[in-house]
Amino acid sequence: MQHAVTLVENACQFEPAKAPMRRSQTSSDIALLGIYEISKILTEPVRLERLLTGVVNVMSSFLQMRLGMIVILDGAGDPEIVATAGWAGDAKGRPIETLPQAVIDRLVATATPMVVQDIANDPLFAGSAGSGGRDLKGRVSFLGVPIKADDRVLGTLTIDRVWDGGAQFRFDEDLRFLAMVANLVGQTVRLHKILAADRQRLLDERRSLEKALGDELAARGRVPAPKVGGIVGESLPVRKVLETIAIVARSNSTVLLRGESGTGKELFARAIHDLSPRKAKPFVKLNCAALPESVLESELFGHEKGAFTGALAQRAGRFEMAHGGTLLLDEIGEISASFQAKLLRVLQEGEFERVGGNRTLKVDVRLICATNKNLEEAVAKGEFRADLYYRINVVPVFLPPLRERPGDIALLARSFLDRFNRENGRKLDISGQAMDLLKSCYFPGNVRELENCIRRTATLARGSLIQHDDFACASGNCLSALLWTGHGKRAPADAVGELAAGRAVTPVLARAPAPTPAPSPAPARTPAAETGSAAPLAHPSAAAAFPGGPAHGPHGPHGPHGPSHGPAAPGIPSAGTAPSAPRAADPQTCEHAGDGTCPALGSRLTEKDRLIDAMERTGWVQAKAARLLGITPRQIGYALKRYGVEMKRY
Ligand SMILES: Nc1ncnc2c1ncn2[C@@H]1O[C@H](COP(=O)(O)OP(=O)(O)OP(=O)(O)O)[C@@H](O)[C@H]1O
Repeated sequence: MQHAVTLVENACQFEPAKAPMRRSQTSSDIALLGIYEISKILTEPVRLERLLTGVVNVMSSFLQMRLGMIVILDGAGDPEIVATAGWAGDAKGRPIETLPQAVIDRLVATATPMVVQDIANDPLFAGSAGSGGRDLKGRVSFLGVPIKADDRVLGTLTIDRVWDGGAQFRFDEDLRFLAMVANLVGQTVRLHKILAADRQRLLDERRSLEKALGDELAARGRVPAPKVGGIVGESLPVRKVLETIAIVARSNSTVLLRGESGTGKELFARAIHDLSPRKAKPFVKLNCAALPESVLESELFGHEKGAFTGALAQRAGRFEMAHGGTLLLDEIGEISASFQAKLLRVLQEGEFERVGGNRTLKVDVRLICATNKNLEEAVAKGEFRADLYYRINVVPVFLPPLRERPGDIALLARSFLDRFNRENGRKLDISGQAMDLLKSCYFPGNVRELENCIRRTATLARGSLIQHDDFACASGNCLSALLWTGHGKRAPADAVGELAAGRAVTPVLARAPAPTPAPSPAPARTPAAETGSAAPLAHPSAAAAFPGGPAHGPHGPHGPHGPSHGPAAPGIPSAGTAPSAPRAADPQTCEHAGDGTCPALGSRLTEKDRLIDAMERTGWVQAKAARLLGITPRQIGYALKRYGVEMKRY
């Protein structure tokens, strides 16, 4: 075998620790301490090169060594130096000398430890500067061990040291120590290789799905999007999402549905299931934000009888319930770090145990995850595991906010009114002016807010034709409208005034200020999202559509009253306190006070109003409303009780 020893780009180099551990104290205690320190380093969530550099560096504190090196074989079996300690480096810190190729080859080929007492007299080292090549007083000895996992040699771990000719060195202790370190390193390298291969497979899967989708869309031309029960919308962004889900439904790939609250993520998840070969099997969902971790674990994986207080009987979890079908994990961005690790294991290995159980269960489940969180940002901040992100982000599907497809508002409004009429034996209709008013609305709570608005207005309508002044905004009672005023938005109450004066309503969207520029590179927002062409899998404005996404919508990073708003506890944060929203000190004196754009008007809302508004927008899911307001689910529970707010169920 004749390999060139190449240097891994960015291989780090450390000087040996300044105060090495006293050799005289070498004992099993010290070795154990060294192994403990090294095992701690190896579990850090950083790149392999950094981990291994940390290992060689720590080794120099526990062994009498001058130079250390870890070499890992690449996919073609070529050795790459990934970490060194003590070797002379060039200006960039990369070692300018390396071990002779033959030494590494020998270690790899024999897969057994190697000791050379005096390298100056060893032919393997002949003529090379292979031990660091500097003027040394004394003999240089060399120790090397193979790095193995599953009986395969993955690389080598080598050190050398200067021997001043004194007492005989004890190599056996150090070799044992090196073998233990190599064993730990081997397992880590194996895991990293599996993860890298896994990630590559997922990327390939995604690429081939994107290609299949692109080919199919190109071949189809302008064939109408599939009709999916319950989904209303004919705008281009919705048609594209429908076309996408019809194609991805055929595969088993994990889908990540992304979009603001109320854009229909759950509805589209159901549609993917209904369009898939799994449609006759269960569709099971779980909101990850709604439950504390311990409950989440037993909900998802099930539990055995007696697993915890109250576990009176064995219970199957949602994974088991979804066997053969589809599992939707909503609000996936909210799970804790330890739960991320548990979920990752299931996704990687396809198996799990019930809480309190030791039987390993395997299920056949197609996973769909949903989130309105900016996962990329969460990964960058270390809040969301990168390996889990790659696992769940195989096919990302972006659901556009309603404001980017105002053409769908009328269709949706009619469909919600039809449903209301059917359910209540009514024959209500909606006037043209009332429809114009709806079309001018911003709907920060998206389709859910429109649905609630129609239902509320229809319930209270005085005649059989809903008029524009039947809407809550006409009497200044639309909570959303009041909240928008803190963000330079025009409240629909103004639009009602314009309608009354016989003037055409300018859609609020058209008057909205430009979105805050993206702080980091993000897909450009397509102004004509309804008519433009979108990328096959990604909605062009998707990044901009996320609260907290790289490019924020007009409501700033967290939507109109996202977590960044004002003080969280103990009360309900007041609207209009987002950092991006200018505040007027006094609404009475504010120059905008009369035109509905006064930034301070939002603060007129009472805590109860804000509470109810948040609940309305989030479909009365307490955990979601809590997040919207930036308080804890427990606090929202107290607040609901305190104000005697009756819970609604949708
Ligand atoms: N295109 C649509 N056609 C008909 N109804 C829709 C559409 N999109 C959303 N809806 C309705 O809007 C409401 C909210 O939808 P859904 O719960 O799926 O949103 P979501 O994005 O999952 O919200 P959240 O992130 O808050 O969980 C539901 O009642 C749903 O049926």
